[in-house]
Amino acid sequence: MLVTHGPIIIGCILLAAVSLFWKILHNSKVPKAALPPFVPLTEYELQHTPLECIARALKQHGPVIQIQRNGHRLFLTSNEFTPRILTDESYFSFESGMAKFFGLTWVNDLHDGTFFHDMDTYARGFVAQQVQKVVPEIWPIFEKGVCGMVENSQPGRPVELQHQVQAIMAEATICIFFGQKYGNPKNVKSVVDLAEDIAELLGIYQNMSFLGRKAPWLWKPLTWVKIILFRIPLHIGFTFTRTLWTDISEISKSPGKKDDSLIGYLVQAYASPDGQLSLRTRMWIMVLILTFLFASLHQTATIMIWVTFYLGMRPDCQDDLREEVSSILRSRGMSCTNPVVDVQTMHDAVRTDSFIREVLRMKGDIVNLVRAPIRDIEIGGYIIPKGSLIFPVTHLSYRSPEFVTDPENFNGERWIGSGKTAAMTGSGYLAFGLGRWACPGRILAVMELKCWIFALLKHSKVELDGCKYEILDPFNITSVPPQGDIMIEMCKG
Ligand code: HEM
Repeated sequence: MLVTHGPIIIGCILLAAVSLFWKILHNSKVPKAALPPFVPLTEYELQHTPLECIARALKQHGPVIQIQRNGHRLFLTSNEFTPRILTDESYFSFESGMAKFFGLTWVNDLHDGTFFHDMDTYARGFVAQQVQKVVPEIWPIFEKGVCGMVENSQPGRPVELQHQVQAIMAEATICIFFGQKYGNPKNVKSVVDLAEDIAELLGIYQNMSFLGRKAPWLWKPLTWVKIILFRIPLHIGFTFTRTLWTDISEISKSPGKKDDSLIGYLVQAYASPDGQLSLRTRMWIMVLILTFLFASLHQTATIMIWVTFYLGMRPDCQDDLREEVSSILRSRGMSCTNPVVDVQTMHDAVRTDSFIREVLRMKGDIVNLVRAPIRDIEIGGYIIPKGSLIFPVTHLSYRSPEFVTDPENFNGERWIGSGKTAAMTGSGYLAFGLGRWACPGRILAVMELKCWIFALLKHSKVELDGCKYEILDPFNITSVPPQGDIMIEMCKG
């Protein structure tokens, strides 16, 4: 039996050995891509030394890692992948990333899923319509706001910067979006409160809440109930809502009449040729208006505070920027007391522009952009599953010698004559994002920042006490302003 079947048995054993060997050889040549390593960074590490921990983890474990934060599994990637992740729309979705991160996946069930598309199209179109003409309208608001702040400041005592900046930005935003008729203190307060409510709703302050960090599953429903049912209705107020609603109706009734407010712009975009707007469309317009108010006000006000802190640490830069505005005005035959500040003034202020770009580059973002793969994708030898949240570690790009020399050094003049303005995005400058979804409001935002700097330096000298400030949320440097004591002294002459 053994004799007759012996060769067959030996043949089978040989065959099995060869196939096993083949399998091992094959697997070692083409490793099956796995999920990136999970690095268990603690809450303390992420709050106090996030950059060091993340940079070390990327160095130790490879160019893609997973971490856990506030109930989210996040995929962090090294800078070699950043441009692709931000711009390759065939693999990475801005809309899914934003919706998932902010807990807004349900918005895709509204209005045939056009939320992000509409927001982008109309923000882009409206800003393009406004940029040429808006500066002379908002400049007096900035100047009046700064004068009030300077007059109320007391020697040796810090000013309450955040609220004043929010109020100035709210008034400017109201003026741009709705026109002068909406600009009263009650509406300004409503808009400031509303922007704060939406920021809280979107989790921008979640890391600062004990419950938000320890029990995000509980924090979220509680916050949504509190804000949607109580705070937003209370803050937006009956009068403001009714005026908006009435204006939407009035404007739609006279389709031929020129109205260059945001309401007019959206009504024109959505109304049928005879001016009809369904109830659903009116409500959609309200949703977009509230989103624009938040996107415009909250971000820009936060960056105004960053810019003020950087000015407060650099008296020499203040002198240079003050001199720049004076020389622009002199060259146009204007006095500094009552100047006409317009889009050309903004354009000529290249030193101020460079300063803003450098603050935006240096303020310390670690991660400020998110995308989600639309299918499983391999990056750096690892698989990132469809729908995950990918955060390119943008800090590594901002500070890469590939894009700037001496990248760790703040140099407010480095962009003068470089052809790169504060609103111009690039692989090493990601403050406004990159690619198709880069911020559509960035030109307007930079103009507002310039108005703020001009007004601030025209009327005051700024100092950041002890050149010390605290970052409240290192993961959200773009949206949560730093804290420190800003002293203001009236400028003489
Ligand atoms: C300094 C102030 C601002 C900063 C730092 C900022 C930053 C950003 C960033 C980083 C993004 C995401 C881009 C991406 O993922 O690639 C974004 C998107 C967006 N921003 Fe801004 N932004 C600012 C001001 C504004 C203003 C003034 C408006 C409105 C007029 C605005 C409207 C939007 C909108 C609608 C989006 C969604 C993306 C899109 O529609 O394409 N932002 N912004």
